[in-house]
Amino acid sequence: MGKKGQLVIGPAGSGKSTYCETIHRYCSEQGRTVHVVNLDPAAEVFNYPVAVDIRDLIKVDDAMDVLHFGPNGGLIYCMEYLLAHSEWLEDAIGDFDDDYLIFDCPGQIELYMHVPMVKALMGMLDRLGYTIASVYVIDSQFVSDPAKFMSANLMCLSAMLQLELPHVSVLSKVDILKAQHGGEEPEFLEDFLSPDPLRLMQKMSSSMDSKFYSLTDAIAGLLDNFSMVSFLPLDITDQDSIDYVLSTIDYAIQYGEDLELNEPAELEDEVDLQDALAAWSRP
Ligand SMILES: Nc1nc2c(ncn2[C@@H]2O[C@H](COP(=O)(O)OP(=O)(O)OP(=O)(O)O)[C@@H](O)[C@H]2O)c(=O)[nH]1
Ligand SMILES: [Mg+2]
Repeated sequence: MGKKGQLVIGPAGSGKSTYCETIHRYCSEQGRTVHVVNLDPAAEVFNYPVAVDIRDLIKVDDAMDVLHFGPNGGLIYCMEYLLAHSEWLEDAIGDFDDDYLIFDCPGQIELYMHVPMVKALMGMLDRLGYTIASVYVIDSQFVSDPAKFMSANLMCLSAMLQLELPHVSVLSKVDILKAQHGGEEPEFLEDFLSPDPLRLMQKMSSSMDSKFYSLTDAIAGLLDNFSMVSFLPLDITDQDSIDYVLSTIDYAIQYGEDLELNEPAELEDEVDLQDALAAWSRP
């Protein structure tokens, strides 16, 4: 079936580790084996069994105490160190019989936007035969505000272009959003799942300074022209929601093609998105 994986990225506190825990638990319940790899050298608490832990190689405290880095510099140093000792990671992940790995990453988004380490690590996994999807987790609290949502889109797009992996964006904490709206998914959420940036612009126009409006309008036009970003909502209390997110990612990396898994419904946009990204990344 081949080696597969998910690289779980996104801003600090967006729900990456909770996502890994949720997918691990869901897969266990289905009798399916996945292994979670912790790539956060500053992580302290885990609610999933950690199969491989970067902290066995290096901890952020080591870099801070010994080399006097601050927390962010320490993190970058740890990732560089991991890359320089990639044979450690290769050995650590080499023992699994079932090769579906989920990489829980740190929340410093510069790691996926302009610092090349994570991309280089993905290159190493590619050479080992892994097909990896990037899963960009973003807090659904962002979606109540079109301006914040637009900026989240740009962060997401930047990570997509930098990593050049099959990509799925997940809106996390939808259970909280529902609790805030009487137990139902709020209607406005629909506007953000397959966003029409130009329509969102209309919503923003009344509240926005005219100076920034034209810039944001131009960005909305860009996002609209390329239809690059769409989001999957994740309610971790809802099995169907977890299943939909997982099967979409499985489809993106062709996991289970030998098992004849069904194409998830409404996946056309994601497939187009992969084609568009592949076309863009060709020299
Ligand atoms: N109710 C609810 N809480 C969530 C969900 N996802 C994350 N949280 C909470 O949000 C906080 C941050 O979640 P984490 O999973 O640690 O976020 P993270 O992205 O791994 O954070 P960093 O690794 O520090 O960047 C925790 O208190 C979680 O319990 C969710 O889907 N539902
Ligand atoms: Mg985390």
